[in-house]
This record gives sequence, C-alpha cells and structure tokens, in this order.
Amino acid sequence: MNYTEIQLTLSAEYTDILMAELSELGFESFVETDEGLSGYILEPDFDETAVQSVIDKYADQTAIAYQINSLEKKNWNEEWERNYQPIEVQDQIRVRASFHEPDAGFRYDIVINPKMSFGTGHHETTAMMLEHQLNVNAAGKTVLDVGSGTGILAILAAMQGAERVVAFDIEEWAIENARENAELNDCSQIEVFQGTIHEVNPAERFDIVLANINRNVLLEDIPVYVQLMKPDSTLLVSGFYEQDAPDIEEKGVAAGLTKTGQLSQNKWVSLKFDKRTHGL
Ligand SMILES: C[S@@+](CC[C@H](N)C(=O)[O-])C[C@H]1O[C@@H](n2cnc3c(N)ncnc32)[C@H](O)[C@@H]1O
Repeated sequence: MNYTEIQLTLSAEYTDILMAELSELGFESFVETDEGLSGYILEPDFDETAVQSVIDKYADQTAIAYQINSLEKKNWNEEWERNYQPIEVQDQIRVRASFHEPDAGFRYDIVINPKMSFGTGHHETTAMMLEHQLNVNAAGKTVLDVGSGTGILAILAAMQGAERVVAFDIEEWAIENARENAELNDCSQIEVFQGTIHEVNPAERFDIVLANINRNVLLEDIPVYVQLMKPDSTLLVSGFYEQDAPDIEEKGVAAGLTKTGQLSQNKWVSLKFDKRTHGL
C-alpha cells in the first residue's frame, strides 16, 4: 500500500496544532523538518479537501504552504528513519529511537518513539528544558511534567532518580505515547494521565515542575503551578518566544518565584524559577 506524504512549510509555532488537526484526519505519523512538518497517511485515507480546510482555518494567522508526494510504504519507513537522527544535549543526554544503536558515552540514554506526540528533543524548547534539568537535582524528588508529549522530560527526571513523576497532557495520543516511552526506558515511577493542571491532586506538593507548553497556558496557569510547589522547589518553563519572556517572568515573580536561569535558542526561551519562600 502506498503512503501519501504532505510536506508543510510553516512557522514552528504552528507545528503542534497542525499535527493535532492532521492526526484527526487519519495522518499516522509526523516528522518535524527545517521547513515545518511532514505528515504521512495511507493513500486511500487521504482527503485533500479536508486537508485544505484545515490549512484554510489557519491561513489568516500564518503562512502555510504544502506539497503532496506519493511514497511506497518501504521508502516511507526508510525516509522516516533517515530523518529521525539522535540528538545530544550537553554531552550528557542522547535521545534516540529504538532503531538506533545505544551509545554508552552518554550518561542518559533516552529512547523515544515519537509517533504523533511533540517531544523528540529536536525542538529547541525540549532541548533547553533537558539542559536546565541537568542542573536540577531530581534524586529522591517528586516531579510534575505539565504537557508531557512523548514523556521525554518525565523520563529524564526519572533517570535522574526522581522518586515519583506525575505527567499529563490534554491529548490522548500523547498519553499513550508517554506510557509506551516510559516503559521503553524502564521508568516505572512515571504516572501518566490525560487532563489539565486542574486534574492534579490539589493536596499534592512537588519539588520540581516542568512545563514546556505555550505562552497563553503559562500566563494563565503559573499561579496554579506555584500552589502545587513545595517550599525550595523549582519551576522550569518553555514554549514561548523571546518577546514573551518578560511577561512570563513577571507572572512567575508575581506568583512568588525568583528567576534563577534563562536559556535561549533560535528566539525560543526557557526560564528557571525557584520558590524560595517558606511555609506557603
Ligand atoms: C511543546 S509540547 C511539549 C512536549 C514535551 N513536554 C517536550 O518538552 O518536548 C506541549 C504539549 O503540551 C500539551 N498541552 C497543550 N496545552 C495543554 C494544557 N493546557 N494542559 C496540558 N497539556 C497541554 C500538548 O498536547 C503538547 O503535547
């Protein structure tokens, strides 16, 4: 059976939402590319009119161009594997798929089969979150991973020795994928559920909160994260551009946090906050 490939040229900000929309139309897998995104669907399931309606929906917000190719299944698999290269963070973390050989030169060998979820380490925001995590001691700690995608951040926390990791995402396929990846990496201390921050047990308190989401969700939910944080705990956030960093910082500080770190890559930013107040 042949596959249809759609190559989308679009701003990185929109890859997540387009992946979600196209997967609703039956697209089975995606690869993030330098130009944007490629999606794959069995040829008989491909409906160009439906794809066009999705693109039209976003046309007034951003420029999206696309090209359609027909691929033999065998070639498609090869293409996917060729495009998905391992990534390395700070010479300590290597993120790979199960079809790549492990490399013992890295302290953390993370296996991610991405399917349709965001979080392979290829995106700047994921890489910066992982880099920040390297400087936060998770051993014996409780960790909350907000918008877990593939579960990559939760998996690093578990590998660093976290005692309990709670991960959640609004998307169902992300949950399935995060569970599968947690198992692939033998991280039995990760608990994954589908929902939002409001479904987290309000009585529980965490040492580390990880939230690689987006500007709007962060601006709304940072105060809720802070309520769920223990005294002397850490919040790492990403998923927004440099121009939005001052608003995110202000929100964190207004909620009682101290900014203690900032990373930037390609106009994307990741901030580190510490909760230094006691007795809250
Ligand atoms: C930028 S991706 C990050 C994935 C992964 N944590 C990483 O760092 O690569 C954001 C994820 O948050 C999820 N998401 C978006 N809004 C959310 C919300 N309000 N609550 C929970 N998850 C959300 C999306 O489905 C997506 O999987």
